[in-house]
Amino acid sequence: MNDMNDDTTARPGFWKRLTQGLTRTATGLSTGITDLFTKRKLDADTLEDLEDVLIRADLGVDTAARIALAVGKGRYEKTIEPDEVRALVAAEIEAVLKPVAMPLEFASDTKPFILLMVGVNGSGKTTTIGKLAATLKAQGKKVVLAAGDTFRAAAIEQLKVWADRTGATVVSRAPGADAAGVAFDGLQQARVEGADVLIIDTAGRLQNRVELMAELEKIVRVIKKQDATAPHAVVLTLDATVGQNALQQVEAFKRVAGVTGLVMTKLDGTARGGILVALAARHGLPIHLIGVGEGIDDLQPFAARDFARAIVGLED
Ligand SMILES: Nc1nc2c(ncn2[C@@H]2O[C@H](COP(=O)(O)OP(=O)(O)OP(=O)(O)O)[C@@H](O)[C@H]2O)c(=O)[nH]1
Repeated sequence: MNDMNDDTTARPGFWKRLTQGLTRTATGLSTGITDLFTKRKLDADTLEDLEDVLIRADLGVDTAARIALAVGKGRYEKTIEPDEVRALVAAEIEAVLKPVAMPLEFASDTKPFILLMVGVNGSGKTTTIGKLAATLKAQGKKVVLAAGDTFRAAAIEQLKVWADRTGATVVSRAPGADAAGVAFDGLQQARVEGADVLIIDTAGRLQNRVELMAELEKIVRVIKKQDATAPHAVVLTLDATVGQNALQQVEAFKRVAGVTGLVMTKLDGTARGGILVALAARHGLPIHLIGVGEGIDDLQPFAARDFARAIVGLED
């Protein structure tokens, strides 16, 4: 098995990118905790306020309540340092995230390993494909990219750029062509080349949900006809700035494409990065990577403890 634990996890670069990216969420949580617990006793009111601070960061009502309860346990009527609260909150968040922090694994005995990439336009699908292709290439793997977002010429072009950069083969048809046909071509090409991994890009037009979902279903159907075990992974990219809407996107894509894991991008663009915690608590789907900035190096492997500490403004 190969995974995505490449050297982007090398500290301190990794930690710096993570904390910088999460600044907006961390500031909200950290300041909120400081304001609440500086020279104040812990009681029902402070805990309720803590719950509100967590909800404002989008951790979700249930998780917020559970964390507040854990912080309060055995500490009523005592003064407690803000840093201690931060550590307690981080530990609770880590416990939620730990089971879902999983690198994307490409089983080497499955050849080609077929990865279907889904997600709405602009959510970071292409960036994720580029990152995965580059990482696989660095591991000496042969990769084929199928330009299944046939709706936009720019998407096909973007994929070609990534193919050039990473030495992957790209399979495409003219804009407007049948996406399932491109997926089929991609699989044929991957077989001819003896490629290790086939990554299929797909369209993400939520404006036309019915059509989009039908297109995804068709891709899955066509691929399955060729390889009953495929797709071997279905990764959904989510833009963190859409907030609670991310939860609905997961529902929709899970139903149609059988999502097996998530990538959450643009955590740097929101003060509500707790949405990732809410998502983990609700769906329990593996989270493979997170995006904390514009650059390809800002798309990082997801590490539960690091995220949990960074999001409340704690040090490494
Ligand atoms: N700030 C920030 N920008 C990001 C992040 N991830 C991706 N982006 C940017 O978001 C935009 C969309 O990313 P793409 O990878 O092109 O997304 P896509 O889902 O393929 O989008 P379409 O090509 O429009 O379908 C690009 O400008 C990326 O640079 C992130 O974590 N933070």
